[in-house]
Amino acid sequence: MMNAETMIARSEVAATAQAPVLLEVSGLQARYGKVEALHGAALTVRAGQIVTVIGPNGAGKSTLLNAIMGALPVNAAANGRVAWLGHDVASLDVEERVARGLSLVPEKRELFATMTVEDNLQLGAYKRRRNGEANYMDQIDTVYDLFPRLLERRKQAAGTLSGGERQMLAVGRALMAKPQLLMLDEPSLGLAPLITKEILGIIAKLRETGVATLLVEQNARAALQVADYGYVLEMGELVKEGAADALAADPKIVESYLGLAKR
Ligand SMILES: Nc1ncnc2c1ncn2[C@@H]1O[C@H](COP(=O)(O)OP(=O)(O)OP(=O)(O)O)[C@@H](O)[C@H]1O
Repeated sequence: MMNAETMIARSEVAATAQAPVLLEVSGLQARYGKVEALHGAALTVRAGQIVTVIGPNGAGKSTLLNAIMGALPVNAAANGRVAWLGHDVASLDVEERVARGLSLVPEKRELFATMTVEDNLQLGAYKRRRNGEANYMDQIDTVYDLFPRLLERRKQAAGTLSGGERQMLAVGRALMAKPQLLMLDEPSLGLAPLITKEILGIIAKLRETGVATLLVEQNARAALQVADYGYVLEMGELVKEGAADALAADPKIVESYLGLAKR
């Protein structure tokens, strides 16, 4: 029987299924020399959703995020399309996509180790500052509310943070650009299960503030727990999609991705 909490969660999913489309990707292809890393990937993220892409090592998950962000060229000749808020953004570079509301936290967190937490956060707002936005630091209170640990450590050098704190800082820095869609590449990588849970819990909180997330994860169990909708990527192809709770109950997904030790 459904309890009240489940019913609320389900009705929220139903509501987000009607929400406006933020990102629509279709026909994406990417290759590295002879390796075809993506063939024809297609996915949709709606406002207020957490969408996850799960899949094994080398499936093409990072490639997918990099292609969406503009760090890899999209093969337009093969009908590859990345539409953001209804507009094709294939001709825009990474910075222009950031300015339009897309933000990526790459797998390698790429912080400035000798700079303080706060200076790293400020760098996340660099583009807004350069564009002359007077209130370019307006997200810092939101970041500190979401990650009180970063507030406590704001004068500490980023290189001295723990792994979990570094991931928090990487996410916080991306939020300084005020994205509408946050893309996260393996936020659980190298982190203890409890810290992973904490970080994914914060992503769920972020949804309440209206920021959507596209979450790439090998930790399928944790990802499907927090997501509304999911896709399974295998060998460069999206082979399955569905509501996250339906995927988590799918025997094939359970066998391939959820069957063994709880992570
Ligand atoms: N710069 C590169 N040069 C050559 N091949 C690459 C490059 N980057 C990725 N690949 C190959 O493309 C395929 C997809 O890689 P990708 O990193 O996107 O997978 P992934 O699903 O993110 O894997 P992981 O979970 O291990 O990070 C792999 O076979 C990988 O070896």
